[in-house]
Amino acid sequence: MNSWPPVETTVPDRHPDAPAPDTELPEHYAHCFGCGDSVEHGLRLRATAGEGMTVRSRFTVTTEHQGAPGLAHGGLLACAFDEALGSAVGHLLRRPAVTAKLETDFLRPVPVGTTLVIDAHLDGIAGRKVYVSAEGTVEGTTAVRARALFITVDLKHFVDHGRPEDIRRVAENPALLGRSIDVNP
Ligand SMILES: CCCCCCCCCCCC(=O)SCCNC(=O)CCNC(=O)[C@H](O)C(C)(C)COP(=O)(O)OP(=O)(O)OC[C@H]1O[C@@H](n2cnc3c(N)ncnc32)[C@H](O)[C@@H]1OP(=O)(O)O
Repeated sequence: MNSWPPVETTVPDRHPDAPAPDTELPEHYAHCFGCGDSVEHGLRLRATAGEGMTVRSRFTVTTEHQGAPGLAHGGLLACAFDEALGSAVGHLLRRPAVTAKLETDFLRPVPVGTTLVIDAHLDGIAGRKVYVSAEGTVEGTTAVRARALFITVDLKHFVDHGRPEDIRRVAENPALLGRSIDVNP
């Protein structure tokens, strides 16, 4: 396995306004496929802030998430990790960031009806680059591991690239965003 993080990094402190350990974290956007309650067959990840630079997420696999009969689709598992890793970056650093690279190792199948517990850890930062990794267990057995590079961005990134009607809807109803993030931390 290649060394991780792949470049020299520093380990940041938790943002002073990061949620305290054991705090249940709100959905970050009502229409997010990973965590939003408004998405009927979304993943509906639930997350809790952990100690240090960690966040624990839980994803319960339903019949809508199948790839093979009775088993979670690998792409949706990767999506769950994207969300869980992004939640760690967003809540612990309180800065907007997007996924630039995500790699997943699928070690065991994840059956419908089980809950994948995803423990994400912020490993280090180098400039705008944020390196995070996570392990997912089902009933105590490791099923999936993932590593990702997130890049911090200005809020302008979302305004410039998002569909205007969706941006407008959020501007009219900020409650669609679960929790604000610092624009100039
Ligand atoms: C409370 C709230 C909770 C919030 C909770 C939120 C949870 C959200 C979870 C879901 C998150 C998502 O899915 S986000 C959606 C999926 N991702 C995206 O749409 C991103 C699409 N890509 C882009 O927009 C762009 O490529 C960027 C922003 C990532 C980078 O573009 P840029 O800003 O021009 O920066 P750029 O110079 O290219 O890259 C910066 C540095 O990163 C490196 N870099 C960039 N991409 C890569 C890469 N794939 N692999 C290696 N390295 C890379 C570059 O070499 C450079 O290194 P150096 O020269 O500095 O050394």
